[in-house]
Amino acid sequence: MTFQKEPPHKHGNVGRSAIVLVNLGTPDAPTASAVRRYLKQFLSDPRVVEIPRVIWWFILNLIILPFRSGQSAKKYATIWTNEGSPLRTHTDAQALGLRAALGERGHQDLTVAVAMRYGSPSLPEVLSKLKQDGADRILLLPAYPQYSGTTTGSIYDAVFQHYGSVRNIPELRFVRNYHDHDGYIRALRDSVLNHWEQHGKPEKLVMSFHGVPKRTLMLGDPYHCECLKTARLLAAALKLKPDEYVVTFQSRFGKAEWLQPYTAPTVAQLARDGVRRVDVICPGFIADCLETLEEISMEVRHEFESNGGAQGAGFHYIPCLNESPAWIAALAEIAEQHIIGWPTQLAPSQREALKKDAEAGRAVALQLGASD
Ligand SMILES: C=CC1=C(C)c2cc3[nH]c(cc4nc(cc5[nH]c(cc1n2)c(C)c5CCC(=O)O)C(CCC(=O)O)=C4C)c(C)c3C=C
Ligand SMILES: [Fe+2]
Ligand SMILES: [Fe+2]
Repeated sequence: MTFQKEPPHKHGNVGRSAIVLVNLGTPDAPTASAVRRYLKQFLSDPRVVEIPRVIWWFILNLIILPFRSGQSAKKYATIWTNEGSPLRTHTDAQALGLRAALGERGHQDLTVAVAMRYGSPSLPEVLSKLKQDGADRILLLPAYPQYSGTTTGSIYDAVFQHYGSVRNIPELRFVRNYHDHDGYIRALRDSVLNHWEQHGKPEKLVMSFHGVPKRTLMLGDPYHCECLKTARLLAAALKLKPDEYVVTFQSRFGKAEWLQPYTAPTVAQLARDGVRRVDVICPGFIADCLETLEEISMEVRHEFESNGGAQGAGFHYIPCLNESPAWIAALAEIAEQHIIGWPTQLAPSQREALKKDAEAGRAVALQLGASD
C-alpha cells in the first residue's frame, strides 16, 4: 500500500466541517454511450449484483450493456430537462437548501457538497477536494431513507476505499438511515395531504419502493423491514385504514424473484378490480428520477389505463419530496443530529481566532517547506 503525498499537517488549524449529500448517480447525457458508461460502473458493483464475478462479467458485457444502454437512453431522453438529469438537479438543489437551512440554524461554518456513488461528481473527487479545502470533519448523508447493503452499504465501501490511501484521514460520520425520522414522515404526510387538497382523495394509495432481490432479505438485508416501517408510519400519519393503502416494490431487474408484490401488476389488478382512482407515491426516493418520472408516472400509469382504469384523472403520481421546504427542514434536522460537538456555530471572536490559528499553521508549514 502506498499513501498519497500530503502537505504537512498545519499545526493549530482547527479545520472545517462538511456534509456530503450522496446520491446514486445518473448518466451525463441521455445517450447510449453515456448510459453504457454509467451502467457499467453501477452494475459492476458487487454490492448491487451478487453473482460470481466471472459469470457476471460475461452477462454484463455481452448481453446487458449492448442491449440495455440504448433502451435506457431512450427512457432517460423522456425525462431529461434543459438543466440535465432530474436526479442531479434535485440533489444539487437539496444541497443548496440544506446549506441555507443549516446557516439559519447557526451552523455558518459548514460546507455542503454533493457526490454521486456512480458517475459524477464522484465520491473520490469530492472527498479529495474537501481535503484540499481543509475539511477535517465530514458527515456522509446518503440520499436513501431506508438502509440497504446495495445502496447505503455501497456508499460506505466507496468512502472506506478512498481513505485507504490517505494518511491523514478526517473525522468521518455516517448517516445510516432515516426511514422512521419524524421530519421525513411529516414531509411525506404534508406532500400527500397537499396533493389531496388539490385533487381529492383516491380509493387506494400505492406506496411503491425500489425493489431488491428477495434473496438479500433472506441473507439479512434490513431494507424490506425499513420500507414496511416507513409505510406503516406514513399510513398512521395520514390516518389510513389498512384497506386504503398497499405497499409495493418496483424496478425489478433480471430473472430472479425480487421483493413482492410488484408495483405494475398490482396497479393493473386494481384497475381490473374496478378501483376508479389510484395515487402512487415513492417514499424511498427523495428526488424524482428515471424510476419515478418514467417508470411510475408513464409506464405504470399506462398499465392502469390499459387495464380498464379511468383515463387521465384515474391515476395520480405524487412527486418526490425534492426541494420542498418541509423536506429541507427535515434534512437539516437529520444532519444536525449527526454533527453534535462540531465547531460549526462560531462567534465572531472565535472565527477570528480560528483564522489566526490557520495563518500560524500556514507559517509553520511554510517553514517546513510545504508548497501551500
Ligand atoms: C441490478 C440491480 C439493482 C439493484 C439491487 C438496485 C437497487 C436500488 N436502486 C435504487 C435507486 C435507483 N435506481 C435507479 C436506477 C437503476 N437501478 C438499476 C438496478 C438496480 N437497482 C438500474 C439498472 C438502473 C438504471 C436505469 C435502468 O437502466 O433501468 C435510480 C434512478 C437513476 C437515475 O438516473 O434517474 C435510482 C434513484 C435503490 C434505492 C435501490 C435499493 C434499495
Ligand atoms: Fe436501482
Ligand atoms: Fe421484513
